[in-house]
Amino acid sequence: MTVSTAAKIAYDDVEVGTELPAQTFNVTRATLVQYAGASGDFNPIHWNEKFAKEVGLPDVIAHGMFTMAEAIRVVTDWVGDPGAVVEYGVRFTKPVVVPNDDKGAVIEVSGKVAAKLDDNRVRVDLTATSGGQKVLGMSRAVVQLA
Ligand SMILES: CC(=O)OP(=O)(O)O
Repeated sequence: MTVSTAAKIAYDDVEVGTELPAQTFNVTRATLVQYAGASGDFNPIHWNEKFAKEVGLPDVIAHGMFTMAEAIRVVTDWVGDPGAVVEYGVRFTKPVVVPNDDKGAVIEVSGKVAAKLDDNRVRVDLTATSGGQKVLGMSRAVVQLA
């Protein structure tokens, strides 16, 4: 299901290879505590440094679902329609390590149109990196355009 409202990007104005405006966002430890409360995912790898290190992680890591949700904003901001994403899948390739400072983890997200589909839809492939590592792989969304 999609709840499409007001896409500002027209299918006819987009080509395979069209690049979306890239975005950078920060994830802090405070954000992770808020996300844990909202989602109910209280896995201590997301907020307890000692626990995270005991299970072999370099430090506290961001919730995968949160990273995924933040990354897709590159698409919805581009289209101008929060309901434009019809399908979305990712592979979690590396953890997003969140240091205990004001900046937290910095995640850079870019995207480009990879295919034009039927019904004014396109496939967008996304790349998300943090600390020089690709954190989301195979990240692709089917997007409804005007
Ligand atoms: C990969 C994944 O779903 O991670 P999380 O449960 O932390 O959101």
